[in-house]
This record gives sequence, structure tokens and C-alpha cells, in this order.
Amino acid sequence: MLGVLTAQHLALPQALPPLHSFPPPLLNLSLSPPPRMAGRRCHPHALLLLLLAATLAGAPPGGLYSPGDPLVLLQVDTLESSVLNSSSAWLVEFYASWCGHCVHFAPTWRALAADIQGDWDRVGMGHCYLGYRPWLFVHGALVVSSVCFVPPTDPGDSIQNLRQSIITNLEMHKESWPPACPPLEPARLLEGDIIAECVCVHVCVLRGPGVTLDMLQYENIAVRRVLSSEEELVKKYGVTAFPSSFLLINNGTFSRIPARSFYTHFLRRLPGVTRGRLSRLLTPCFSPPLSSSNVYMADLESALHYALRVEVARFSVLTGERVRALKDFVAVLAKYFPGRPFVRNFLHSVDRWLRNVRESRIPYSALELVLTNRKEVGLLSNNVTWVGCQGSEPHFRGYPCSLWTLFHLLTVQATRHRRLGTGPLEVLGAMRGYIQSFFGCRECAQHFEGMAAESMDKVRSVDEAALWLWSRHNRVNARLAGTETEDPQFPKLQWPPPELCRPCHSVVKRRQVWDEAAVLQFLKAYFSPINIFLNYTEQRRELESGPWGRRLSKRDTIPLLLADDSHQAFDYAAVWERLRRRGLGSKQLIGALEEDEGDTLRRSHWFRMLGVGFSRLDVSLCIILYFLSSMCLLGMYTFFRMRTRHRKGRPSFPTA
Ligand SMILES: Cc1cc2nc3c(=O)[nH]c(=O)nc-3n(C[C@H](O)[C@H](O)[C@H](O)COP(=O)(O)OP(=O)(O)OC[C@H]3O[C@@H](n4cnc5c(N)ncnc54)[C@H](O)[C@@H]3O)c2cc1C
Repeated sequence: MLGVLTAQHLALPQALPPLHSFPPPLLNLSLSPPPRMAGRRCHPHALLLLLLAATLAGAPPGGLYSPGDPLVLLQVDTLESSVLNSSSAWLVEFYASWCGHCVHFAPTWRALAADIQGDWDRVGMGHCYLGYRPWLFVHGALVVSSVCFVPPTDPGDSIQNLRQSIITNLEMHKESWPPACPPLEPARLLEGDIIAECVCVHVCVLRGPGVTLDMLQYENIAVRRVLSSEEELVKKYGVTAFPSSFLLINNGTFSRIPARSFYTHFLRRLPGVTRGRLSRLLTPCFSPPLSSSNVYMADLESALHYALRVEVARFSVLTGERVRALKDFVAVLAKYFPGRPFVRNFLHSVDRWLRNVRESRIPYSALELVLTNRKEVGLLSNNVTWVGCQGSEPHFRGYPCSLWTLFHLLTVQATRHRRLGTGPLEVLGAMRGYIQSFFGCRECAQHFEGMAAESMDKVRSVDEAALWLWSRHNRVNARLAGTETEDPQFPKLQWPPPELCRPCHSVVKRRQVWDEAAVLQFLKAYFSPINIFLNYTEQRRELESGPWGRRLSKRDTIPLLLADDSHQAFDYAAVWERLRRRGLGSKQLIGALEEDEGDTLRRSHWFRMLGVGFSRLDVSLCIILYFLSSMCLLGMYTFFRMRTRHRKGRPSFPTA
């Protein structure tokens, strides 16, 4: 007589590797605090999990998915309670919303979700923003262990392939499975399983393990899979065709289930087979896009936060190239980033600390202490707030946009402060190192490395470096235009378009060509510190009240040059006011910038040493008065001199 197993019993598999075998990036990130967006709890680049649910209604948009998708959105702070402590097994996908490969994969994932909606409930499926590739992992309930693998991401892949890939990867884990993982491993003996707890049915499917998952949330039924190589069982049940399935009842009888397509339907209609329940979690996550034609400090600071506290944090220990790349990256930031004082302090402190590190390996935990030590180090926002880089959907733009912006800004800053530089490749080299070592989108990094290897060493000056980055960015824009990664509201143009810079475009022999001199001038103006809008920057409250806040009172100034504060400072309060008045989406950018730039330069070192806030009118009047008084003095001098000469030269009358 054959026994049967309860679903609960069968849902306690036994073979996932411990969590430390999980790729460190995922582990680190899953434990980092969730970024926030402009006061909201959720952010497109937060660590999120979308968990597949049976009957999801009205899920809000999250990353690559819309409310209509049969997915539930989780945040990092609900990860532990929902997944790690769950009595179910979860199949979770980690992704970065902006990563093109994840975007390509999304339709397959969505289709899979729809396909298995209501079936795989005991397997949670999720999406997370910090993996940069669509990583899947199965996490077993009550036991901290997981299986991790990269699913096929070819958009042409069928959901059947994906199902198969999930199952194959699960099967490849030989160690004992933690509780609540689906029993996908092929069975060798059925008797041993079935003797103890008899409920009603045991199905043996030779291949077609998807049925196992489809039936996971059903109770009083267990699905087992037997491979055709199990000759004993094949013989015992008289199996002649593969796949075949059989219904085994605990009274010892068994019968063949005729058509494979009816398996699930058939099994669910068996007497006593009932459906289990599933909890789900929803989190709203969306913020409207703003403007992309300006440079925002909020984007830049978010890029710094994300780069240092998220991207670098994916490596629990930094060694070799990564240590060098981090040092170079922070060094150029400390030197050129035209940040607010507390951010500059932060960068300087981190740079100093890194310079003093002599070891060849740096545990991230040590770096983290420096990054979070506000008293000593200064502040860097703990959140991401995309403003100019805000996409029309949460999965568009964001971090990569801010990273490009950051590096363009740094290359331009290097042109402004040549004497601080160590060579034309200083910023580009640091960017190359960062992208290679840390940028989570590995395919992007490969493409970038290809371009760098091809021509970066031909760059001869800092001006050429700024132009090199501009032209390579345009190559990427051209390659990505029209693909799924393009935000329809922010099409990938050859930049700057004529509306932003008409002189940049000229026509030679009826062909549109770039005027590189004009482009360089434009880049210098556009990525000038004076054009960095401070709107939406975090920490204004903290600034005004915190230890670094004193430095940002209305009368204070923010130095533009980091390594040498004595040069080129501008009035923070005045600039803030001006930018606020100017509002978003300024069209007369260059003219205004040139004016600002001139303004800034006129307020440079010697002028500020006077310690008085002359206006430009004051200065003009002063110069005019000076000129007039000089002319007056010159006139008087000439007059008296001529008169003296005249007197001397007058023939005197002979004396008698
Ligand atoms: C180094 C790197 C390599 C990447 N490679 C890939 C890849 O291979 N595949 C992929 O799918 N994604 C890649 N990405 C991401 C992609 O380039 C975009 O960043 C992302 O799609 C977001 O696009 P976006 O519309 O916000 O504009 P982005 O291209 O990110 O541009 C951000 C801002 O920079 C300005 N800008 C645009 N073009 C230029 C230019 N030529 N010069 C100066 N400023 C400019 C604009 O103001 C724009 O809003 C890469 C990102 C980086 C940082």
C-alpha cells in the first residue's frame, strides 16, 4: 500500500546553500536601509521585492511593473518579516530598475507571473532593485539559506524556458533543502515518502516539474517527480511514454492521468484538494518627473550616496583594483566636486582616510564607519532624490543618469582648475576605474571599457577629456535610442540638442556636424557649479540646525574650488535666491550662465578681500569715477605743464 504526504510535509525541502554563499552584493544590499524619495518611503531605486501573489488587486507601480501585474511590491524593511521569516519558500528576482537587461527581462517575468498566478503561491517571486541583473533566488522559510542563479534574460525566451530554468537551478542544489522550498528534486523512492502521512493523492510526473509548482499552494495533495532514469519506478508503474503522470491513492491504487495539459486542472478538482492562503504586501512608489534640462545638486548628492553606500557596499571586502579605483574616485571627488560645505567635508574626510589606508584590503564595514561618522566627517544625504534624473516611470533614468552628470561635471571642473590636476586623464581614469570596479550594470561597464580601451589614451588635455566623455556619452545615447531603456518622455538625443545649444550645431556640405569648440564652451557653462540648482536638496533642515549648518547661513559663501578655498567663491544665499526665482526649465541657459559666471569671477579673490559686498553697479560707477578723475588729473597736469612751457618759451624783452 502506498501512503500519501500532506502538502505541508512536502513543502519542507532540504537543500539550499547557506546565506553566505549568496552573492555578497545581494546580501549586503538587502540589509542596507531603504532609500527614500523626497519624503516618500519608497524610491525607484530602493531595495524592493515584488512578490508574486495569487490574487493581487490594485498593486501600485513599482519599478518595471504596473498595478495590473500580478505582483506584490515589498520594501527592504519588510523583507525580513515577509520572506526570511516566512513559512513559505520565496522565489525572488533582484534587479536594478534602470538596468537594460532587467528591462528586457521584465516582460518574460511578467508573463511568468501571469502564467503561474494563483499557482506558485507557496513560492514567492520577487523583484529587487539592486541586483543589476535579474537575479533569482529561492529562500527557504525558517532557515537562512538560499539558492541563487541568473535566469535567461533573452526577451525571446518563453516563460516555459524560465520555468524550466528555475526548476533546473533548484535541482542543481544537492545539499539538504530548508523547510518550505518546493519539492522539485526528483524522487527516487516513493514508498518512503508516502508511508507515514496519508491524505489522498500522490502524483508522479516524469518530467514536467512545473506541475509541482502549480500545485504548491494546494493542500492534501503532493506532487513528486521521477526521472526516466529511475528504472525501478518506471518498471513498477509500467511507464512507457515520457512524460507521463499517475495518480496514486493511499489505498494503493494508481491510474494514469491522460493529457498533460489537464494535469493541474484535474488535480485541483480531486475531492479533498483545497487551496491554501497567502499574504501579500503592497507599497506605493511613484513620483512625477521634473526637468532634465538642468543640473541639480540633489541628483549629484544622490549619485554620491548611491555610489559610495550602495554600489561600493556590494563588496564586503575591497581588494586590489577596487581599492585603487575607490581611492582614485574619492580623490577626484574631493578635489573637484563643487558641493555644499558639509558634503565637501565629507569627501575630504573620506579621501584622507583612504589615503591613510596602507593595507591592500579594506573591509566595507570599516569604510562604512567613515561614511556614517557625521560628527567627524560631515554629511552626505542618506537618501536618493532624483530631480533632473527623475524618469517618467520609476524604472527609468535615476542613478546612471546622475552618474553621467557627475562625471561630466568633474571633467568640466578639471578644465577650470588645471593647476590642481595631475594630467588630462585624471578624471576619466577615475571614472574608468569606478565603472569597471563598481558600476552594477556589468554590460554597461563592458561597453564603456571597450570605448575607453579604444581611445581614452589619445586624450591630450583636460578640454579633450571633457569632449571625449561628451562624445562617448553620445555614442551610448545613439546605441540606446529607441530601446526599452529609453524613457519616452526623455528621448535619447544627440546632446546638446539645438534648443539647448544652437552654436554647437553647424552645417558643412549640407551635413550636420558638431562645432566642438562651441560644444566645449557649452559643456563648461552647462556643467558649471553656478548652474547647479539647489532645489530639492536634502538636509536643508539638518544644515540649518546641524553641526555643519552654521556654514550655510544666508551670509555665508560656498567655495567653488575644493582644494583651494581661497579662490572663486560665490554667495550661496544670492545664488540660491537667483535659482529659486529663475525656477525650473530655464531656456536662456547659456546667456544666464555666462552672466553668472562673470558675476562669480568678478567676485573673485582680490575683490572679496575688501570684505564688502559691492554690487556690479557700484563697481561700474567706481571705475567710471576713477577713469573720469584720472582724465581730469591728466587734463590738469597737461594744462599746467603747457602753461609753464609756454611761459618759459616766451621771448623776453631785452633789458635795458
Ligand atoms: C558609463 C555608463 C555606461 C552605460 N552603458 C549602458 C549600456 O551599455 N546599456 C544601457 O542600457 N545603459 C547604459 N547606461 C545607462 C544609460 O546610458 C543611461 O544613463 C540611462 O539609460 C538613463 O538615461 P537618461 O535618459 O537619464 O540620460 P543619460 O544618458 O543618463 O544622460 C543624463 C543626462 O546627461 C546629459 N547628457 C546626455 N547626453 C550627454 C552628452 N553626450 N554629454 C553630456 N551630457 C549629456 C543630459 O542632460 C541627460 O539628461 C550607461 C550608463 C553609464 C554611466
